[in-house]
Amino acid sequence: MTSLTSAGDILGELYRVLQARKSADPDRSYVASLYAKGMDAILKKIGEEAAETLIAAKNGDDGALVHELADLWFHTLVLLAQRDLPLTRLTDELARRFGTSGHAEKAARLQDKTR
Ligand SMILES: N=c1c2ncn([C@@H]3O[C@H](COP(=O)(O)OP(=O)(O)OP(=O)(O)O)[C@@H](O)[C@H]3O)c2ncn1[C@@H]1O[C@H](COP(=O)(O)O)[C@@H](O)[C@H]1O
Repeated sequence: MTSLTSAGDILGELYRVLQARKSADPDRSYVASLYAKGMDAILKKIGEEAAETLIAAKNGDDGALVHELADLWFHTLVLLAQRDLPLTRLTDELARRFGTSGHAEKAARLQDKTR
């Protein structure tokens, strides 16, 4: 069990490690091996983990669902790091959206399109 207590702590720490793995040996680091294979390999893993998440959810197995979601979040963070997008780009976007209903946001977007 990690000593990191909040969701932000573990995501931030993990992202820091993902960045550091840019200079790691692909034979010793799974993340470095993904970087070496390139973006398509990372996207393939995201697709696989998304499919496995769907299957776990449909099977009603909470443990498997958490496992697959962790794999999915992990590989999306690898993509973010591979593209040199800071984690704050993502958290800032979520913060920007915070408190705005999805219905309200979509209605505003549709209204913009008709102008
Ligand atoms: N959180 C993770 C993490 N989650 C999942 N994985 C790996 O992601 C892969 C998931 O692939 P699959 O589920 O398809 O399992 P698999 O069948 O073994 O994989 P493939 O045969 O498809 O490649 C596995 O190899 C897992 O070990 C992770 N690998 C690393 N991390 C973190 O990243 C850090 C750096 O890792 P390294 O770069 O390997 O040191 C680690 O300290 C961890 O904090």
